[in-house]
Amino acid sequence: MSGPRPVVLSGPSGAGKSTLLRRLMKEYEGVFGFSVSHTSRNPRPGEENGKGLNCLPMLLGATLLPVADVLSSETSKDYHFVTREKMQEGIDKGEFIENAEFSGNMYGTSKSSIEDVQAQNLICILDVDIQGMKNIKKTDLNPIYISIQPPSMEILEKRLRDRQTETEDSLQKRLEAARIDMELSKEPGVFDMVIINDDLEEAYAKLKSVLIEEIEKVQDAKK
Ligand SMILES: Nc1ncnc2c1ncn2[C@@H]1O[C@H](COP(=O)(O)OP(=O)(O)OP(=O)(O)O)[C@@H](O)[C@H]1O
Ligand SMILES: Nc1nc2c(ncn2[C@@H]2O[C@H](COP(=O)(O)O)[C@@H](O)[C@H]2O)c(=O)[nH]1
Repeated sequence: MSGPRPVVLSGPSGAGKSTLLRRLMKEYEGVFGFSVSHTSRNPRPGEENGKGLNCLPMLLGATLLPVADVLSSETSKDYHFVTREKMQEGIDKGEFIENAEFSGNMYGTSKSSIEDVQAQNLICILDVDIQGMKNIKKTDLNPIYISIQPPSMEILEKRLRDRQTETEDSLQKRLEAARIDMELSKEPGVFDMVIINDDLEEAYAKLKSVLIEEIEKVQDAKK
């Protein structure tokens, strides 16, 4: 896999990954490409099935979305929404670089979703849970690993509740996963940077600071 160094953004559900990503992609249009994941979860209102340049042959159709269309609304994200069966079929065929079970649903990153972004010399952004992050470490992708963490469990729960996207069951599963994630993120060397997303402006400034070298490389290459 070639192109600028990808970025893995991980951290508990509700920590603010998508919020920060939206800002980044808006400020640096034409620099980043989002790796559109596959999931078996149901679409939230406003979420549409990913549409793009290439198709993952046996799945529902993939992959790269124009930056402006990605993460366009506050609570919606773009995925390829597939059945568990279709997703398993793709996994069995080796079409995924990583996959995980999270909060009762399957999630995964197809190889083609990354390749599509890299073919355009964009910085490929992957938004994955902690299991995905661990599995990506076993590959040759060589991304920058960033963890977005909430200031506390209490604040995380409030953010997830206020977002109004989860059932009580799903919310509890996400909080359980968050406890594990928050513990692991404290281990030295797991991430290149851990950002506590308390004040959004400060968190965004830190995110930019860790990525600015790669951003400038892409911008220079475009000149
Ligand atoms: N610094 C912040 N201060 C207050 N609220 C925030 C902050 N960052 C994000 N939020 C809010 O918290 C909620 C969760 O954020 P977001 O959806 O970006 O999390 P996420 O990490 O992408 O979650 P998921 O992994 O489930 O997609 C959103 O409603 C968002 O507006
Ligand atoms: N391992 C993977 N995790 C993924 C992928 N795409 C998203 N995610 C993570 O799932 C949770 C929940 O997302 P939501 O959209 O249902 O709120 C979140 O923490 C994401 O980081 C993936 O391809 N692989």
